[in-house]
Amino acid sequence: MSDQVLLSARGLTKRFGAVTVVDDVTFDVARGEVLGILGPNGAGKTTLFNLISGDHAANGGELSLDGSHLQAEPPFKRCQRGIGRTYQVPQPFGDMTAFENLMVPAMLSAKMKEAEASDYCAGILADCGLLARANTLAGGLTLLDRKRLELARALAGKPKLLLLDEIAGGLTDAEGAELVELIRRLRDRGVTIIWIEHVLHALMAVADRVLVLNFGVKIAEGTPDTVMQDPEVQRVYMGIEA
Ligand SMILES: Nc1ncnc2c1ncn2[C@@H]1O[C@H](COP(=O)(O)OP(=O)(O)OP(=O)(O)O)[C@@H](O)[C@H]1O
Repeated sequence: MSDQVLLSARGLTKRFGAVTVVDDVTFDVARGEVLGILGPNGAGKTTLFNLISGDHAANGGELSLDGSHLQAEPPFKRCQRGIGRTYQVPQPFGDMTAFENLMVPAMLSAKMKEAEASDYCAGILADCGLLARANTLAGGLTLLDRKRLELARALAGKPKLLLLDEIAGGLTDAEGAELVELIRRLRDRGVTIIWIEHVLHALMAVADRVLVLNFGVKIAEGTPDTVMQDPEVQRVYMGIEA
């Protein structure tokens, strides 16, 4: 495998009962790349993330990170190997402060000592626009701040591969532009990103490549321009008939 490849997925398959929701999906993610994932509701995008993070076990296929297999690793091991993710519904520890929420992955996943973790987490809170909320209990944050905290928590584990699941929804244009800038900065620092997003203009502003799923099947993969001009993508995702 090329040294350029960070994550490799081969024939990934997930079934729920008789329904195949991720169907023989193969793709690579290069180091330092932002790969966008598009597809209609129910296409299998979040399930694909669950297979990568280990929240769900695959029924078939192979996954490797940095050239070594992931399938047998439980989710916490995958975090320690450098996979961080956000969830569509933010899942903070509600009775801990925003800062404490970050200290957990910084110390447990990224294995930082307390003093280093503390500095690192303060930097992330600043990057994510949450420094003023550092001592607020996560359960008392607004929805927008909970979404920011979800991203900050994923970053606190120092991921080399960051999985972002629809983090731009509900943001104002200015907040969306800030988010795109933050994602660019993360990529410039060497974080590889896979981003599921329905807010197309945000995704297209930063994605190097895009992969499109429909009914669990990969129907297109390529540069944003190429993919958006693909007649099948236009039909499936945008309802445009040729
Ligand atoms: N735990 C589960 N048990 C049974 N079916 C599931 C489970 N999780 C997801 N599904 C089904 O798998 C299909 C794919 O769901 P998934 O959430 O991956 O789609 P998605 O592309 O992320 O959709 P959205 O854009 O709406 O978030 C859907 O039909 C969903 O109902």
